[in-house]
Amino acid sequence: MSTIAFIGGGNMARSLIGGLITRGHPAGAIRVAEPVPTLQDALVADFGIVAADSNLDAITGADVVLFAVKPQVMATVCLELRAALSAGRPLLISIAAGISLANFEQWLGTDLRLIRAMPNTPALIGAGITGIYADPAVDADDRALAASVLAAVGPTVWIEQEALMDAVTAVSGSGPAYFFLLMESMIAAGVAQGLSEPAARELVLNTALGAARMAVNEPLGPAELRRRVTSPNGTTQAAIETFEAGGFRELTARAIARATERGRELSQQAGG
Ligand SMILES: NC(=O)C1=CN([C@@H]2O[C@H](COP(=O)(O)OP(=O)(O)OC[C@H]3O[C@@H](n4cnc5c(N)ncnc54)[C@H](O)[C@@H]3O)[C@@H](O)[C@H]2O)C=CC1
Ligand SMILES: O=C(O)[C@@H]1CCC=N1
Repeated sequence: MSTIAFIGGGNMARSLIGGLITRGHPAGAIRVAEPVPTLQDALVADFGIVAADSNLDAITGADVVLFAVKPQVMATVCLELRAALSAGRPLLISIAAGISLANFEQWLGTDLRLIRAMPNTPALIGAGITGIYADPAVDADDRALAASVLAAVGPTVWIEQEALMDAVTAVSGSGPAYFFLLMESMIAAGVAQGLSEPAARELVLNTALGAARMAVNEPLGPAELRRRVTSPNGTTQAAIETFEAGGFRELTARAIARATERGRELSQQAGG
């Protein structure tokens, strides 16, 4: 079984580690280097994985190095590990938003075994979705290894062009937050109509759950499901017309375009 070294033990690392352990990856073959002692200790206590004393300690002899730090600290982390990574040549997986293969080549040199992946926070409950991109030079064994690590937290989707990883980030990486925002807004609106907060919350959250479960199982797609809820001149039509008149689709497109652009900015600010 591959030894996986996590650089950074924050929210996404915890989600991925939890998924790997649930899938039966041996705890002794997962290491984490996390500078916040409480976070590192909690990962060790919860999953029985191995705490590394430093990033260098974590990667020494590892088969896979998974970068789970913020985009803004990636350059520092890579430069610190450059010599050791070029000696060991482990498979590198980055889940950082925006950070490109060109960024990594600038910090680590060329001829990398590098995969970019974009999971999302539902990974924490095994309900994530991950977009994965591999440079054409990455071989089939490395692709399969990366996909098997990420499949621990949900399905994976291969993306053919690196530039599209920013769109993946904007749609599914950030996407849970958009649905949470809609839930927040609907709960508040229900309360404004006189429902108690607990009642509004229960109604909204279970509606979201039911709608998502129907949508993933419906080959006809969400538009048809929406039509089936919408009785002519009924309540749903009244709400949908209000959403449409307010520019809901255009606003969604603008928000996702802005998130995509932000991914590109992160890459440029990181220096590549
Ligand atoms: N939060 C999300 O929904 C998603 C985040 N991502 C990406 O995952 C990465 C991590 O994000 P989160 O887990 O949300 O952030 P986080 O802040 O929870 O975790 C990052 C961890 O890195 C640690 N760290 C900081 N400097 C370090 C260093 N020099 N060496 C080792 N560890 C260091 C921090 O102490 C922190 O615990 C980011 O690059 C983000 O773009 C990707 C998909 C979804
Ligand atoms: O907001 C962010 O930058 C990260 C990437 C996707 C979700 N969270």
